[in-house]
Amino acid sequence: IISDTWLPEYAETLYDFVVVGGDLLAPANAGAVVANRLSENPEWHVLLIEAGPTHVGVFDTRVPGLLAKLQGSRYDWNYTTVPQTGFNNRSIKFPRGHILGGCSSIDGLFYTRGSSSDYDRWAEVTGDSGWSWKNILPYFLKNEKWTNPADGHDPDGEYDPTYHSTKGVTYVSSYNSPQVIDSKVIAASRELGGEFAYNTDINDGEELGIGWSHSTIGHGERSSAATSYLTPEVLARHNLHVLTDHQVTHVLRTSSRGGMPSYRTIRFTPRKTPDPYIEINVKKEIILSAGVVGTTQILLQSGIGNATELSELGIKPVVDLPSVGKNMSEQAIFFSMYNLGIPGTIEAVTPEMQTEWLNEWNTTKTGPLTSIGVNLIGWLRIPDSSSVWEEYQDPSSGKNTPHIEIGFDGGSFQTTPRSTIANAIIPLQPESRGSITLRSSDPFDHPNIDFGFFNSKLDLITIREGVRQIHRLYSAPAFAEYNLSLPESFPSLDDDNALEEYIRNNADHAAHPVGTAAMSPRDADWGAVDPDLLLKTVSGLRIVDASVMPFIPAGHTQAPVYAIAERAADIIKEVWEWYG
Ligand SMILES: Cc1cc2nc3c(=O)[nH]c(=O)nc-3n(C[C@H](O)[C@H](O)[C@H](O)COP(=O)(O)OP(=O)(O)OC[C@H]3O[C@@H](n4cnc5c(N)ncnc54)[C@H](O)[C@@H]3O)c2cc1C
Repeated sequence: IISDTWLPEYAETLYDFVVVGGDLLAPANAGAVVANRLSENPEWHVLLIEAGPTHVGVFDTRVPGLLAKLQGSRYDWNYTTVPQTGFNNRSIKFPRGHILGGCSSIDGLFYTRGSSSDYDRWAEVTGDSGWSWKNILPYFLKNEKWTNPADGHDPDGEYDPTYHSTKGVTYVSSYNSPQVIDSKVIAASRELGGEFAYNTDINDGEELGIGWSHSTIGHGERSSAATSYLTPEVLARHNLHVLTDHQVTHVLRTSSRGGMPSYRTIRFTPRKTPDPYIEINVKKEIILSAGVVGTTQILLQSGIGNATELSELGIKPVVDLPSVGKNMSEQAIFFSMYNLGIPGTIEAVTPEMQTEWLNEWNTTKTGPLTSIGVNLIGWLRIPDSSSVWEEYQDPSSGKNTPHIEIGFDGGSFQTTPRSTIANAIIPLQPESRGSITLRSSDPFDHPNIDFGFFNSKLDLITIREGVRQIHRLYSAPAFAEYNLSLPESFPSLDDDNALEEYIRNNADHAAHPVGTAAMSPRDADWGAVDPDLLLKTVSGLRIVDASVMPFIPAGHTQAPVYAIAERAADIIKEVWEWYG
C-alpha cells in the first residue's frame, strides 16, 4: 500500500523494519532499494516513510529534458548553504529530492560508477573486502537493466557488455539523442590521443580518457529508485507499507540489547501539519536512508553526535559520536563557456521548438527531451610531472582514478550547436571537507550545510588545470572550423591568480555530497558506522545512503548508492534470516 496518511492497518502492524527515506533502502536510491529487497521475504513487515510526496503522476520527473524544472519546486527540499569562504562568501542553493525516489527522481541522470581503485580504497579503510571493486561490481549489475537508446542507434562500441547487465531493475542506456559536437569531440580525441584517448566504457572501473556517457534512462524516460524499485507489483506486496508526506524527527532509545542501547522506536509526523507525533516500535531494525542531510539531522536531533555541540543547542546527548555530520566531501563544479565563431548557429531555444520536442516526447518518447545534455565525458588526471605535486599529495584513490571530469554540452537540444559550448569541470576527489550541523533543536529547521569548498586550495587548482586541459582539447584540428573563443570577461588562461578568482566567483556544487556518517573498521574510534553499516555503539540502527561513503567515488553518486543499498539489503537479509 502507498498512502499519505497513517492508516489503521499501518497502526495495527508490528513492523520488522522501518526504512526512512523513500529511496528504498538507499532512497536515491537507497531507501526504495532496501524496502523492496527486505519485503521480498513475505514474513517480514516493512514500513517505508518518506517526507515528500509520491512520484506517481509527476510528469516532469518522467521527462529527462525537463529536470531543471524540478529544482526549486515542491519536490526539492530547497536548502541553501552557509556562506562558502572559498567561494568568496557566496551562499548557494543546494537541491535534494523531496519525493519518493529521493534525488534519483530529480537528479541529472548521469550513470557513473567511479574507478575500481575507489572501491578498493573503501575496502582498505574499512577492513572489509566486501566493498572492493571485485565484490561490489555484482551489486552494480544487480541494480542495472541495460537497454538500447531511445533514438534507436546501435550502442555497440559505446560500452563493454561484460560490465553491464540487462537483468537488473534500473534502466541504464547510452546517449539517447545525438548532439552536433559529439563527432568533433571524438575526432579531437583521435587526433590528440594520450590523456584524451577514446575509452569504450567509462563504467568498467577504468575511467580515464574520453567516452560516451551512460544515463538512468529507459525507452526515453527517467528510471528512478521509485520507478524501478517501487513498481505497482512491489507496492502490491501485503507486507510492504509506504507512508509518504511524513517526516521522521527522532529515533528513540527503547531498551538495551547485547549490552548496548537499543534504538528501535521511531517518531514521525505529517509534514504539512506537524501534529500528531506518532511513535512506533520496530522488531528488528530501523534503517536510515534519508540522505546526507536527512540522516544527519535525525541522528543529531536524537542526541547522537558530538555531545558538546548538542548540549550547546539544548539537545540531551545520548550517544557521543563526534563523526556524525562531519567529514562531508562534495565536489565543486565550474562551467567554462566557449563562443562559436561560425554564422548560422542557433542563439536560443524558441518556444516553438520546445512545443515540438514535447509533442515528440509525448508521442514516441524520442527526441531532444530524452537527452541529459552531455553525451561525452572526459576523465583526466593532472599529470604526475605537474609542479602541483611538489606542494600537494595526490588525493585520488589510485593511478587509474581521474582528478577531473569534463562534460561537453554543445547544443544537445538543437540540431546545430548553439553559439556557446558549455564545459562542466568537476574536481572529482576533493581534499576539502565540510559539515552539517544543527541550527536549533527544531527538527523542521534546515541545518547549517557547509561544504568547505576550497578549504584545500588543491581543489581550486584542480579546476584551474581542468580549464587549461579543455583548452588543449579545443586546439585540436577537429575544432578549427568552429573558431572557438573564450568570452571577453574570461581571464587569461596564463594568469593563475585571475583564473582562480574567476572560479571562486562562479563555481557551484555538483550535488554529490557524501561521508557524513562514514564507514570505518569495527574497532576504529572514528567514523559513524561499521562496515556492515550499523551505527557504532548502539543496537538496531543502520544507515544506508550516501552518508556512509568514506571517500567520494570519482564520478556522480547515484550508481554507487544503488550498489551500497543492494549490498546492504543482502547483509541485512543474511543476519535476520539466520536469527529466523
Ligand atoms: C539536482 C541533483 C542532480 C544530481 N545529478 C546526479 C546525476 O546526474 N548522477 C548521479 O549519479 N547523481 C546525481 N545526483 C546525486 C544523487 O542523486 C544522490 O547522491 C543520491 O541519489 C543520494 O541518495 P541517498 O539515498 O543518499 O539520498 P536521497 O536521494 O537524498 O534520499 C533521501 C530521501 O529521504 C527523504 N528524507 C529526508 N529526510 C527525511 C525525514 N526526516 N523523514 C522522512 N524522509 C526523509 C528525502 O525526501 C529523500 O526522498 C544529483 C542530485 C541532485 C539533487
